Amino acid sequence: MPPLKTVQDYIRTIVDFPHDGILFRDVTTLFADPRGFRMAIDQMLHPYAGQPIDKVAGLEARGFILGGAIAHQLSVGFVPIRKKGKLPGAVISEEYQLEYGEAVVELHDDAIQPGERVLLVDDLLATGGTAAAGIRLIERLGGIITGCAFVVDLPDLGGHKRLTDMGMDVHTLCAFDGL
Ligand SMILES: O=P(O)(O)OC[C@H]1O[C@H](OP(=O)(O)OP(=O)(O)O)[C@H](O)[C@@H]1O
Ligand SMILES: Nc1ncnc2[nH]cnc12
Repeated sequence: MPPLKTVQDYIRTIVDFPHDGILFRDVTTLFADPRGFRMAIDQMLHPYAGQPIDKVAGLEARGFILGGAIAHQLSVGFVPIRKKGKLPGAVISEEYQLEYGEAVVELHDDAIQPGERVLLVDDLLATGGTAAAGIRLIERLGGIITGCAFVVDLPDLGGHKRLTDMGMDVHTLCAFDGL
């Protein structure tokens, strides 16, 4: 019998996307496989079993796919953290650094009530800039972050340490060396 596949085995690597020298860790192949997708959702939830969570917040774009499934599993609501200009209602905004320049993420200003316990979800943790901006948004609304859950960790880019140093409980399912 072939050995059981791990979450990492379902992730495809695309060389030189979107720039030369980048090994793009493509989770669409994980999402497309029923066993892989369920394994990822179950493993992301495992550390939080029995912990009270009021809402799941997902980071655009692949955090919506994971976060929606996780919120459904927990029977709680889902709130999207989106790139600037995409949310229709009143928003709060946070800037973060990209490789070149800056970007902005936004959250509806009534998406989280003070004291709500929030699980932050995304597909991949690299520098941690996107997640840190998401954390600031949630905390500005008075949300309490129970944890930050990702499928992929790129530890060489420093995001895991950055979020841990902010006092976050960080869980990732697999790690790849390099950029
Ligand atoms: O830890 P960081 O260095 O902030 O990088 C991680 C972020 O980068 C990717 O999204 P991307 O910004 O490519 O946007 P997309 O999901 O809209 O394609 C990934 O899905 C994370 O959201
Ligand atoms: N290597 C990588 N693969 C996929 N998404 C990323 N976001 C930042 N670095 C990435």
